[in-house]
Amino acid sequence: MALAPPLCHLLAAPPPSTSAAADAAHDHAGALAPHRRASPLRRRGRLFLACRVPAAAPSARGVAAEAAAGRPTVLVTEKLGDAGLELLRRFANVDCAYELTAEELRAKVSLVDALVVRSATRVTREVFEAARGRLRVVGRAGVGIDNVDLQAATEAGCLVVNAPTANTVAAAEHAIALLAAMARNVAQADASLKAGKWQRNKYVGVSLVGKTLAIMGFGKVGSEVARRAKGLGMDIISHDPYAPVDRARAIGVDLVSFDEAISTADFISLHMPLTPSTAKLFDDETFANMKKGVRIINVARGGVVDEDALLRALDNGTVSQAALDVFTEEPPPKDSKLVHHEHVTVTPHLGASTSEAQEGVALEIAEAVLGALKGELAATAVNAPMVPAEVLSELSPYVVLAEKLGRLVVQLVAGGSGIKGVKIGYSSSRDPDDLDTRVLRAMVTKGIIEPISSAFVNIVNADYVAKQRGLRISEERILLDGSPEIPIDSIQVHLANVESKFAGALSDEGDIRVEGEVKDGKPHLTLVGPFSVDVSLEGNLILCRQVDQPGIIGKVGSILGKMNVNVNFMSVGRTAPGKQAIMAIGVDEEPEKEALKLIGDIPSVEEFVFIKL
Ligand SMILES: NC(=O)C1=CN([C@@H]2O[C@H](COP(=O)(O)OP(=O)(O)OC[C@H]3O[C@@H](n4cnc5c(N)ncnc54)[C@H](O)[C@@H]3O)[C@@H](O)[C@H]2O)C=CC1
Ligand SMILES: O=C(O)C(=O)COP(=O)(O)O
Repeated sequence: MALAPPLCHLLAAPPPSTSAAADAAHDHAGALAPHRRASPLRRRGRLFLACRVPAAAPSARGVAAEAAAGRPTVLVTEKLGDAGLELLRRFANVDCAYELTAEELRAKVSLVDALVVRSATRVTREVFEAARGRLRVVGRAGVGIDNVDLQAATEAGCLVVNAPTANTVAAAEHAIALLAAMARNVAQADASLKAGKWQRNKYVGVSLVGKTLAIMGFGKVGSEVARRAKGLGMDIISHDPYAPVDRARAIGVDLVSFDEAISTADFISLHMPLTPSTAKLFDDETFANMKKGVRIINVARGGVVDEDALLRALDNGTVSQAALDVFTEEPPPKDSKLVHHEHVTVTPHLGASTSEAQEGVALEIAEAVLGALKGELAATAVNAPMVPAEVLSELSPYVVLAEKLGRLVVQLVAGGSGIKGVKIGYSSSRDPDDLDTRVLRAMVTKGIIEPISSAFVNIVNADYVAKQRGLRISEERILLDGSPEIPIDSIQVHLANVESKFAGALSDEGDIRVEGEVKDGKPHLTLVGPFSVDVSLEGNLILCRQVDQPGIIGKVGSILGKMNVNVNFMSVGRTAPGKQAIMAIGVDEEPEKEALKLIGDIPSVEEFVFIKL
């Protein structure tokens, strides 16, 4: 899927790390690619979020073009299916470095554009800091992203994508395998027989048919477990505060309260994510409220269970058996009492480990990472809005306009007057519900912040960076009577309560105000303060306010001509003949100071400003 050219402007990557330390480290990087100061993907300042990539080949086509000139580098820190690795290798330099220490990971991460992990790699704030702005994407080849510091990723403007669907069935099948193995003591009986014993009476199990299974977390895995357990003749209830009742009912599952689920179930299977609100959700109090002799399966995350409390519940008989695939600390300590408990069946986080799931997950993440590096929106983005491809493609010229208006308006602010409130207006004939402006808001933010700071802004971190800088950004829709086919007629950007270095840009309310439109696919400036103009927003711009009279255009034009500055566009807007007028002049080159001074010296010119777009 080739990226529409204007979208290349959407989400600029930060400037490449060119520090001597980074270069030196790179020289010693072994498997890593020879250092390029900026891979083409980064040099062009591409956006890195786009839509779902439908298939491997299309997703990578655009990357292929990039690859001809230079390739991004991807670090893979855990075993990934071959198909995914092959796909990555077609378009990127791939460094597979498993079992890195935290220190080794920090050392490598500043040398790569993307990082692919599974559940064992802890992608902490320190990792993002060590990346020094180069890392653009973290791909989690699986579902749970509790090992990635999402807040730190967002602050760093680093996209996090996961592969949320390809291992669902594997995890559900593993939960069923553990359920049945636990109920029939398969693991214990196997170990006993291999130790030379024949203990038929000791390993009498319990039947599943007719028993109540409570599924805690009715998401992708939980619902697949429910389907399978129904086939085993179990009665299924589920607790999930966010699951749609209809979806549960459709497969014959009742959604019940937490207390009802834990107090009535014979078996409890955990399928919720580890979040601050689910951490140690299963503690002493929860176990005390369970039906005596309950059996528990955990294929979700060890951290949702207070493992000491579980041990106590096993010892006092509240919980008669547990089957655990996941642990708070992985691997668990060798002398873990839980792991060695005779009523506990354990596996080393194997839920997603089938060859089918691993191939699927690897392909899913390789496509998402390559697509993101190439500048597409990721349908599986975890820390960024998901904007469908068709919406993005339609909005792409407005994306450029939004950033240019941001860049323009901030350069009209007088030095020293802090910007606080930004109002963005969208004039459109479209129903506001059919107009997704998140990308445009991010681009106005980028345009305003980047020229005045060292921050780089993209769709991942725009709202965060704005908030950090105390910038209040509000949006307003102006509904027009027109054809909804054109998404936006014009975009206005207002800065309130600031002084302007160009008084002509002040609206009647005293705000700095600019407005632009897309014409023939190109961004145009159409309003400055109260003055209508029409100048293409490309290259550089000179805004000049003067008393409307003949000859000024010629004078300014000849000064620029003498200084070899090519004028690509010129437009004059005035309030009334003979009154104030604004001249907007698009210039290819930045005029020398002398030329600007000569323009300022023209007697009827009252003020002027030079703007880099
Ligand atoms: N052991 C393994 O190898 C694997 C583990 N997993 C883990 O399984 C879990 C579920 O994965 P998916 O089903 O794909 O995720 P999902 O996002 O589709 O489902 C999670 C469900 O949990 C629900 N939930 C959130 N908070 C809850 C709470 N306090 N109480 C009850 N429900 C709550 C959500 O509403 C959602 O429906 C995750 O923790 C994931 O990391 C997934 C795949 C493999
Ligand atoms: O996808 C998940 O959430 C898993 O827990 C699977 O983890 P893994 O990729 O096997 O380390």
